[in-house]
Amino acid sequence: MIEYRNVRVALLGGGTVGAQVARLLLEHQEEFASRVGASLELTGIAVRNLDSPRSADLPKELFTTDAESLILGADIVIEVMGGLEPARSYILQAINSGADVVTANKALLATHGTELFEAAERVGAQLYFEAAVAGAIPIIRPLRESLAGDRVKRIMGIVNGTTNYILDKMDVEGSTFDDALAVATELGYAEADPTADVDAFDAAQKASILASLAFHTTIPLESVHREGIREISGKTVELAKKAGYVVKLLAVCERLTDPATGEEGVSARVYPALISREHPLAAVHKANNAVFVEAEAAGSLMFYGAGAGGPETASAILGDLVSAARRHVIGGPGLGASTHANLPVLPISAITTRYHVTLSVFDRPGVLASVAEEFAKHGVSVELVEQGTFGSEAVSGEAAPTATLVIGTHAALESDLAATVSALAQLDAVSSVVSVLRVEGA
Ligand SMILES: NC(=O)c1ccc[n+]([C@@H]2O[C@H](COP(=O)([O-])OP(=O)(O)OC[C@H]3O[C@@H](n4cnc5c(N)ncnc54)[C@H](O)[C@@H]3O)[C@@H](O)[C@H]2O)c1
Ligand SMILES: N[C@@H](CCO)C(=O)O
Ligand code: NA
Repeated sequence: MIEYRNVRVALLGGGTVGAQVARLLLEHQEEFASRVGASLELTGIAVRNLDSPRSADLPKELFTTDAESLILGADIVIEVMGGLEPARSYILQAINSGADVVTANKALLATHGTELFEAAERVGAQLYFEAAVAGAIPIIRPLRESLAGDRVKRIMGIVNGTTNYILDKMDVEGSTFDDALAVATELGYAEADPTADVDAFDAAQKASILASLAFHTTIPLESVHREGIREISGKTVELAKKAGYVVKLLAVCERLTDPATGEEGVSARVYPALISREHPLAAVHKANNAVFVEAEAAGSLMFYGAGAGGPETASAILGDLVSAARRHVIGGPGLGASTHANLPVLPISAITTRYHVTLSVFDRPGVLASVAEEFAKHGVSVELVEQGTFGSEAVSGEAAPTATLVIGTHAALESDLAATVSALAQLDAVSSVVSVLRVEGA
C-alpha cells in the first residue's frame, strides 16, 4: 500500500452540487489518491443548516456551520454555496491564507472576478472555475489551456439549460412559453423565481466569463448586452421553423472592428436569435448546453453536454480539484491569468449580423414598395421577403385586412437596422412591428 501525504480539502456548501462533490470524493478516495499522488482529505462541509436533507448519505460529523475555521486549515477550498456574500469574503480569506480555490459561482466571478483574480495573483494562489460555465462541459480549461496558442474569433454558446428547455419545447411540441416554463419549473430546471434564467442574467454572467477568457481581456458584466426570452411567442417560433430556423438563447462573444474608429474591439451579448436548423447548435435539445468556438487556426469546435445538475456539475468541480491538488503536490505556477489585452467592449449598435424583421402590414397596393424603400434608405440590403398569414385589424372601427411580412436581410450594421425598424414603425402601411430577430451562425 502506498502511503500518501494529505491534501486538506474544505467544502463550502452541501446543497445540490456540494453533496455530490462530497459523495464522489469519499467514494473514489483511492482513485483520487493515485491520480494526484496524495490523499485528498475532506476536512469538513460548511452549511447554513446542519439538519437540511441532502441528496447523498454523508457522515454527519463532516458538517459544520463554522466556515471560517474550516477555511483556515485547508490547502484547497471548494466554494459551492452560491451568492455574492459571504462567498466573496470566504474566497478572499482562503486565498490570503495560501489555499487554492475551486468555485462554481458564475454570479460571483462575473461581478467580483477582477478582485478575486488580482488577490490570487498577488499571493500566487490559483482560482479554478470549470463548473461556473456550462456545468459538466469542459470549456474553461480548453479556453485557458488548449486554445491558449490560438486566436479565438467568436464563441456562440447555449449556456442556460432552463431557457433551452423552454425554447426546445416550444419548437418541438408547439408548447406556449407559459406552459413550457411551468414544466421547466416542475422538473426543477427553473427556479421558483425564473428571472435569472428567463431574463438571461445567468447567461450574461457566463458570457462575461467566456468572453474575458477567450479574448484575454476583462469584460465587465455591465457591458454584456442582455435580452431574455419572455417576448418569444409560439407564433415567432412557428414562423422561424417554416423559414428553416430555430430560436435559441445565444451568448455571442466576438472580436469585431469598431465601425466608428476602425479599431479592434470585442462584443459580448445574450439574446434569443435565429439559427439555421443545419447548424450544430440547432441540435442541442432539452436542458443541454453547447459552446461553439471559432478559432483562427483550429477552425470550428463544439463542446456539448449537461450544463447543470448535481453529479454533472460535481464532475467539473472534481476535475479542478485534481488539478489544484496536483499543483499542491508537484508545485509549479498553475494556470496563468491572461486578462491584459485591454480591448474595448463595443456597444450592441456596433455589431453586424443578419436580421429577420416580421411586420404586420395592411394588405393594399404599394405596401411592399414602401417597406423595401425604408430598408434601402438606411443602407440595409434585403435578402428575402415572405408574405405569411392573413388576418384583419380594426382601423377607425372598420376591419382592415392585414398580412404578415417577413423580411430577411443580408449582414447589416445593428445601428442601421435599428433606424430602419424605427422608420418602418412610422409607416401608414405598417400595422405593427411583430418581431425583430438576429440571425446567427451563417
Ligand atoms: N445546481 C446546479 O446544477 C449548478 C450548476 C452550475 C453551477 N452551479 C453553482 O453552484 C453553486 C451551488 O449551487 P447549488 O445548486 O448546489 O446550491 P444549493 O442552494 O443547493 O446549495 C447551497 C449550499 O450552500 C450552503 N450555504 C449557503 N449559504 C451559506 C452560508 N452563508 N454559510 C454556510 N453555508 C452556506 C447551503 O446550506 C447549501 O448547503 C452556485 O454558485 C451555483 O450557481 C450550480
Ligand atoms: N439555471 C442554470 C443552472 C446552471 O448554471 C441553467 O438553467 O442552466
Ligand atoms: Na464547464
